[in-house]
Amino acid sequence: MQRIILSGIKHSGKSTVGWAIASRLGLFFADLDDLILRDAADFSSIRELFREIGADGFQKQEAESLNHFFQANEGKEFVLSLGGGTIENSLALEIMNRDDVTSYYLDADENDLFNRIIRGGIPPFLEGEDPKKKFSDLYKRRSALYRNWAFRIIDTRGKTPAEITDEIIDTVDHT
Ligand SMILES: Nc1ncnc2c1ncn2[C@@H]1O[C@H](COP(=O)(O)OP(=O)(O)OP(=O)(O)O)[C@@H](O)[C@H]1O
Ligand SMILES: O=C(O)C1=C[C@@H](O)[C@@H](O)[C@H](O)C1
Ligand SMILES: [Mg+2]
Repeated sequence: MQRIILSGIKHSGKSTVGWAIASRLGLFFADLDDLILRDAADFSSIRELFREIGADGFQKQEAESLNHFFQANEGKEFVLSLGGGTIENSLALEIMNRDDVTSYYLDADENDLFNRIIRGGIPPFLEGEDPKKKFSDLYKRRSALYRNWAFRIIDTRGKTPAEITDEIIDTVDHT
């Protein structure tokens, strides 16, 4: 059974690559941030929700939405992209601790990620005096956690989303 979970720091390509893998393999694609927004329907964006309910509230909602997703899709195949911060959510990790999923970490370059992120403005989790330093600390902390958690690590440096998609599809067991 194909149940692929893509993880990685913000803007590592989880949604782009996740959607492409799902289309190629004929699986349905879900994005945890979208599932959260669907469950917290009063909010129009993840940024707004995060600002309103804070980091702790967001993690609770994230775990709840992830739990709903697994309950609603029992026995089904899928590609699921996580949020950038899911790796620091112990409740969410507990929910995904099952042997019918294969987790991937999209490992990307720190500067590339920071530049992609700030193109859309400074997100709430980097707000403060020195967003670059904040991101650098977050990158170090989270990349270690992702490396330790994911079943497979995909080095995305210098690769296009199409190349990354091919590489992941090559690792999938087609039996
Ligand atoms: N391998 C890549 N090379 C260059 N640009 C990329 C690559 N992967 C993604 N991008 C670009 O980075 C941006 C973020 O991509 P995407 O939304 O897929 O990332 P994400 O990990 O889902 O982000 P988020 O954590 O915010 O949901 C997009 O503009 C996308 O086109
Ligand atoms: O990196 C983060 O901490 C986050 C990333 C987004 O995907 C959202 O899940 C939320 O804004 C938190
Ligand atoms: Mg995404």
